[in-house]
Amino acid sequence: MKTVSVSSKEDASMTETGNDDTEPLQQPEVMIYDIPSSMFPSIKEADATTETTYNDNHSKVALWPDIPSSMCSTIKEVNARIQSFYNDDHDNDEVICEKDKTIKEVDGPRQSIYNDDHGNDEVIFEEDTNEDEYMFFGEDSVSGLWVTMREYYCYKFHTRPNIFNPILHGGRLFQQFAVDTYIKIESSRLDYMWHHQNKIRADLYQGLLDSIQAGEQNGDAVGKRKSFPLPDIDKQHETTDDIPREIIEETSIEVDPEDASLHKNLNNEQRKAYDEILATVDRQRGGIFFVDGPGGTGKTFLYRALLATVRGQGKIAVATATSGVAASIMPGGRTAHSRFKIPLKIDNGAICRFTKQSGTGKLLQAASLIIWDEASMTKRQTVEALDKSMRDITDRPDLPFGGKTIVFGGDFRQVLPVVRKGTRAQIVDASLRRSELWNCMRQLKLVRNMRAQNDSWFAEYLLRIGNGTEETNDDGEILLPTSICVPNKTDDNGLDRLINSIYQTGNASLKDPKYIISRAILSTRNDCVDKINLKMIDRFQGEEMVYHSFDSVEDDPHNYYPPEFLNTLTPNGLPPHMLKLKINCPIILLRNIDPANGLCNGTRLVVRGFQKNTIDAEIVVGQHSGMRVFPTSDTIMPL
Ligand SMILES: Nc1ncnc2c1ncn2[C@@H]1O[C@H](COP(=O)(O)OP(=O)(O)OP(=O)(O)O)[C@@H](O)[C@H]1O
Repeated sequence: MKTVSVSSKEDASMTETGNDDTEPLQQPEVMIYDIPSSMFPSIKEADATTETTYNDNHSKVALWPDIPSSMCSTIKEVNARIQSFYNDDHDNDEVICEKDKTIKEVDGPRQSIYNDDHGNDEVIFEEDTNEDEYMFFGEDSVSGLWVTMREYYCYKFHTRPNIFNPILHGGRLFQQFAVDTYIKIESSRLDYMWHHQNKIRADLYQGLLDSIQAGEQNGDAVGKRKSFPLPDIDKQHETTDDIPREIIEETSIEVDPEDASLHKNLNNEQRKAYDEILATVDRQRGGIFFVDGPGGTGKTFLYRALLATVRGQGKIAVATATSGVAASIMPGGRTAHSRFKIPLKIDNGAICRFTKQSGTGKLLQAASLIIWDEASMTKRQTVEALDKSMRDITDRPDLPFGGKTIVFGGDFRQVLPVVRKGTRAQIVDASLRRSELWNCMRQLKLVRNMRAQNDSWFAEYLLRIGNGTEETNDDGEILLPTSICVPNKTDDNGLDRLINSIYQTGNASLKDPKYIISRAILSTRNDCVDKINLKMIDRFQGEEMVYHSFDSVEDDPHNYYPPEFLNTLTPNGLPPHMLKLKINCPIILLRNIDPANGLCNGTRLVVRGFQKNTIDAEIVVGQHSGMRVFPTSDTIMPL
């Protein structure tokens, strides 16, 4: 732990030291030599927003701009705020805050004046300027307020009333940014020391020279020694050594009171499945289920009731789904590939990429219930890989899934696994029904359509199509009744008419996120999706922002793939080259960025604002609904 001392009246460097010169430090504390303010004018009270500037050619005031409280949860307990004051080019300066003053209270624009030759990156910003309006100046600049690299980054970290600072909302990225910044500053400081050895060594004697010049014999005037206890370490954010992050994340999922009462509203089929699964969880002997129900029969409703009950009992329930969209509507839901670390390229005999000792391994060992929705859409090899890995980590090689209770769900009438250029037989062979595990699964059937309860014709029509019993023509096509069609006439307004019938054009409804995400236009081709999106975005009012991609090919010396050509491509999983967005328009995330915080492939959001390289968006679906996040433009797509 560090103690800090001001070693001379003109050199307020912070150094590591013990309680005295010989003993190692016993307990953490900050040591400060209290120098009379006339000698050391920059020692101040924390609440006095520092405006002190020294504008002669030799002096400078080094400020420690305020650290946002999010960086340091205990900053309010720090005792005093101290600024060092130099006549030299040292890069040491510290300010510590007064007790009970949170750093936000010492708010306001910062300025400092330097005439140094640190060799640091120097940035100028003036009082009252917006944080983005800083400029870099050359060394010979005659005017301006100079700050060091460290001060600049401190400025960036600072919270200011009514100014949105995206850095502070970066979650884990913010921590990464802080660490990177620290490394940058430290390397710059070390670089300075490396190149200024002569000067620094001479500075060591500066305090001595001052004392001699002042006619002192024993250096008493330097100051009295005062001790400030360091704040208690806040253990709230520390991970416990033995408990992996995955388990901490799962156990910290809060049960929504609405979900906790869902079990009271289950219909008979759902109730039967619910009771059977819960009985298996309670017995702890394991069981494998497949909840088979056509769309709208309440499979997700059942999972949410199960998850709430099991989590409410203090047990671990892992919720996964094949697609990100399905995962995002279950509390704590993750895609199966991400949660089970399933290899992207999967063959017969593959296993998952987690080990017995890993966080994922420990989570699955501890789980009482595992749910995998849309299992009908995944290749059987992925489920078999999970089975093999579970047998391995639980040391129960003879029991399917290591004797865990695992609930698969899905509807084989909906989308089957994707086999690129596969024949019908290959697709069927890839489905879970062709796995040996299928025979171990207890079938729980749901047939009552809860979504279209008031439209029994549509529910039955869907079922007939899914079961393949609807009448077809010679080409295998079914006839759609005109009542559910929007005719596409040759006058080129077909698309507009479709959009009009799905979305009312009134501005009020387009501003309502619930309205926007409760309806969708589906298309089988990416280029059609882009065309529809462009038309839709035009209908939103307000500020428009266009983000462009930067496309280039590696190893293309003959320029066979010019950027103009690359920009026309609309590959899967990437936004279009020109991404046009407006405030309030819905978007969807294309990658798993931070699944634990609801940012996974398929998360639906609404645009709330624009930054230069990021988008200010609000999650509108699932457990993290209402949270503001800042994805970059290459990770999202208009919805
Ligand atoms: N027991 C119930 N009581 C009231 N509403 C229900 C019940 N079960 C399901 N619902 C409602 O029916 C609708 C469809 O349910 P859900 O999304 O769970 O079906 P699903 O089988 O998962 O559909 P899909 O296969 O299309 O994903 C939802 O709006 C849900 O809230």
